[in-house]
Amino acid sequence: MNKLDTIIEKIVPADESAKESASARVDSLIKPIGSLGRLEDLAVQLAGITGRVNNSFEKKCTVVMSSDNGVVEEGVASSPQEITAMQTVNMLKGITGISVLSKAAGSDIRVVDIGVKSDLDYPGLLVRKIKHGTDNMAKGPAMTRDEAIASIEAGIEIVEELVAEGYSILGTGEMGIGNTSTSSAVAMVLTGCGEEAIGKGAGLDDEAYRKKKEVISNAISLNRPDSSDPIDVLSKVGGLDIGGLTGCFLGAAYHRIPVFVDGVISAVAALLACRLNPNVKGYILPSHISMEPAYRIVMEELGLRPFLDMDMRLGEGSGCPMGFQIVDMACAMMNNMATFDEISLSDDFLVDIR
Ligand SMILES: O=C(O)c1ccc[n+]([C@@H]2O[C@H](COP(=O)([O-])O)[C@@H](O)[C@H]2O)c1
Ligand SMILES: Cc1cc2nc[nH]c2cc1C
Repeated sequence: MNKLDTIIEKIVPADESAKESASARVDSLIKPIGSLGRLEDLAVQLAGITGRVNNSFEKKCTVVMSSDNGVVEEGVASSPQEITAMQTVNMLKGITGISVLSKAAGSDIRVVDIGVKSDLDYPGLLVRKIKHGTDNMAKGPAMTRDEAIASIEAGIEIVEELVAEGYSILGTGEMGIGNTSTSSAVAMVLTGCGEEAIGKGAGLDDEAYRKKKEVISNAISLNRPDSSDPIDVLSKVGGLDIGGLTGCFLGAAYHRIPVFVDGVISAVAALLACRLNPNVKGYILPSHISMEPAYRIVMEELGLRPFLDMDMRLGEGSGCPMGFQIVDMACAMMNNMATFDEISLSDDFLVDIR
């Protein structure tokens, strides 16, 4: 059995008994029942993930998967392809959106070249290149099945390394000009939705937007991905970044650590991981709403409601540091609030206020 199948087979569901104990503790804290809203649900979910009622996540990291997409030849993206390589290096220089937001939140990033077209070498860059960008899905499959599996396994291995370094919560980000086209294509095949999933990505004029829809629909017709086989879908109309992030979701679930979705690309990867093993779902946390239309479709399919509505559509993992801070709040509630039993009030008074 290959590494991927072994990991997929070993992912267990979140721990229901830890969730029940956490729920009982949340209800025993000095506050009206339910009054901390989704922070309460989050604390319960975290307990299900780790198997412990009380949690704290000291070392936090967003994994950024960078890769190029052959389909940009068709004019589906407004930015030049070279931006992928440029931003990959800029992330390590600490000057991009994800770099500064991570620093502000006290979290780290790992930047992975999983398939940038040019060869990059920069201190801190993790080079796990499967190939120099995917092939153009408008002309044939984006990659082979073996390459798709290798990209997922690379993501799993990155998570293994981060867990060994002591990271206990992860975020998922990416950089790849053209990856809203691949993400929309994968979302359309997996959910059965139509061109309403396709948006303007980083920005397109109306004519280019019309062309983008045509290119994506034609790529699906040409490659005929099998919607019941997530790896077939990834290999035919996906990207190496999406594959790497799928591996991050699988790896996090396998190691029983929480993992945040950022925007549309990581949401699609989360859906692929859940299709490979539905137990992954319990380990996934949403961060913010992406403005890209496929995002809503995929998150509805996953049954996930984002915490934040910030009109963001940068990608890079930029929602994850914000999500980490919400997790810190949920842990503070669970670990530091007093319970009704710990304070000295008469039972009659408790009945009145609860
Ligand atoms: O995260 C999102 O939902 C998101 C939405 C639109 C664009 N992006 C980012 O923009 C790039 C893809 O846009 P495009 O138009 O080149 O397909 C890629 O580098 C993503 O990180 C990201
Ligand atoms: C500058 C720039 C930064 C990005 N970060 C993620 N996608 C991006 C696309 C562009 C164009």
